[in-house]
Amino acid sequence: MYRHFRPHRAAVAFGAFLTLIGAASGLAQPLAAKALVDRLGADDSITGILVLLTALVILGTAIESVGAYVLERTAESVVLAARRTLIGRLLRLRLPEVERTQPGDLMSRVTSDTTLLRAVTTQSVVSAASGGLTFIATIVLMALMDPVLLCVTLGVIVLIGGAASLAMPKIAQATRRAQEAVGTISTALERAFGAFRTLKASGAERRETEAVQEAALEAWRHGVRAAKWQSVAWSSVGLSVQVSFLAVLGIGGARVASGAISVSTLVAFLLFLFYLIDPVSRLVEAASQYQVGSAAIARIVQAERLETEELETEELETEELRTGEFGTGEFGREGHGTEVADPVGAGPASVAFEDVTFRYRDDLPYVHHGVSFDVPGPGMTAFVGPSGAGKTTVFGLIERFYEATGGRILVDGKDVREWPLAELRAAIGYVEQDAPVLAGTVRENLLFAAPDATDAEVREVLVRARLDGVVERLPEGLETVVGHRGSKLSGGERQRVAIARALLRKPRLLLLDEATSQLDAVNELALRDVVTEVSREVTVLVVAHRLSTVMLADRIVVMDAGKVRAVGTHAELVAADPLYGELAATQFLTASESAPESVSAPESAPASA
Ligand SMILES: Nc1ncnc2c1ncn2[C@@H]1O[C@H](COP(=O)(O)OP(=O)(O)OP(=O)(O)O)[C@@H](O)[C@H]1O
Repeated sequence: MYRHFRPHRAAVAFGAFLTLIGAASGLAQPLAAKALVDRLGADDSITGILVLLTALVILGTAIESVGAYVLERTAESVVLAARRTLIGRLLRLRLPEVERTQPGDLMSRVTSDTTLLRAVTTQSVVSAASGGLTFIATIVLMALMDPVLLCVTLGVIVLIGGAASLAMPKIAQATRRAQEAVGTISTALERAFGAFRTLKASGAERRETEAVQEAALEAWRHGVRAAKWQSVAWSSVGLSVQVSFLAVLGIGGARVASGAISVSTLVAFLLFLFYLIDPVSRLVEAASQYQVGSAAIARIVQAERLETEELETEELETEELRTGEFGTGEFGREGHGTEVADPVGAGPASVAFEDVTFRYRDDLPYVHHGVSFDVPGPGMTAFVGPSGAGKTTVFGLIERFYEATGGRILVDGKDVREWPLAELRAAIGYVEQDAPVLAGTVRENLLFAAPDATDAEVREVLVRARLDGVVERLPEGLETVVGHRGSKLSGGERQRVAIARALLRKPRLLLLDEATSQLDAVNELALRDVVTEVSREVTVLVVAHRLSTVMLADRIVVMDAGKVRAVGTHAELVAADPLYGELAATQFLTASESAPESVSAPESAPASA
């Protein structure tokens, strides 16, 4: 826990000091007021003392408010630093880590858990400091009065306080559970909004609402439980003072009777006992706030421990970040992320798999059982095979989203593990099967992978991806907002935006996971032309679902059950590979029928081999 506060300890100490000074100056006010009244009685001039009293009030208030400001500001800085560290790590997490966790829960750690650090930094520290000081002062005075009675008092406080301290871990536990439930709320909402149309079409609003509300109820339950334990801790303060009072009254009375102490000492001691309520309450408050904070910290640290990728760019954990002493404006513009170095090589990249084995997790079966192929650049290579054969996995391994379990993957003859990750990815353009489009404008989507592209380059790529007409028709052209996940665009438009985005990156290797959904014939033809054009200069790998695409390929890699079973051209494979013949005759058939003008080669007729 201390790690998160260490950079701010001086500011916290300063803020706490100012707050205490401010509070102490309040104590001087009654004395000044007394002097004022005395002078009034003595008919002396009161101007000087009046000025002094006013100055004292203003100064005390000013110091106290500066102290409060310093503490609140520091608390915000602690929250900001924790958020920045988390955000900096979350977007660099390794893909398997993200697949293992719930993104909604991770988000709630950034948004909700971090806010709990605020209370620990302010209330907890001030309460501990002021409570601690007053406690010590009162104890010293009590010791001067009668050490025996002090021992009695402390004995009772320690006994009851010790019992109450058992509540502390319960507070931490309940807070952690409540925060976990908050994470579940985020996860459930993220799931619902992620498939909003499906949610509505499935009539699942009520069920999903109930699920989210159940999570909210769970958060309430644990919040209430935390409150219950907090009140147990609080009531121990009153109880221990009351019991001490009775004990002191009994034992003190006996001591008065035996002449060990005077009655006035006993009375003064009892008064001090009541003075103890405030500092002890503060200490208990500090301890329970600490529990709340430690629960949040545990969740934050858990997220911080997830494995991230090394993008070999500017480290986010700078001094500035750790202290959180900065304006927020510069975040995101400082060149971290993947928008780095130009690719090392030039021209089309070559790709080779050498006996690659891979499984997504240790407890899952192998997806690749020794995949080997060699793709020199440029040109188009189509990967075909039954669903689940491991085609998309090939792309995930080239991009190093996952590490191969065995064998080697070479790009430009160099093992991908030896490539600086950012450089490797800078050389690749990747169009996913569902062509994700992000919320924002069309321009933002295009520039997502190439933020420095010029307007001329954007225009050129729009023409290449046959998007220029679409953009012209959009109400605000490139500045048109496309909605959550590009929901305001058609499927075909989204796909072309995704291709344009990948092309704008000027890749040396284009990975294209063809959509399984049908595009209309015109769009499909347009896209095919784009890809053919690109493949003259760039190495293009396509996971192909349409015969029309396969027909254009210079090379076809047939995959089945995690292995490459054949490589060749369409004509060669139709003759030599029964599975390919079958795929060509069945799976590709519908697609080729939907775009009959697509293929002009004689072998375009559905292969009957
Ligand atoms: N992230 C993942 N975690 C665990 N298993 C996965 C993951 N992605 C894919 N798989 C599994 O790996 C196998 C191969 O998947 P892959 O997506 O590579 O197949 P594919 O040949 O591209 O299929 P399709 O043509 O249907 O897209 C499948 O059995 C799939 O269930």
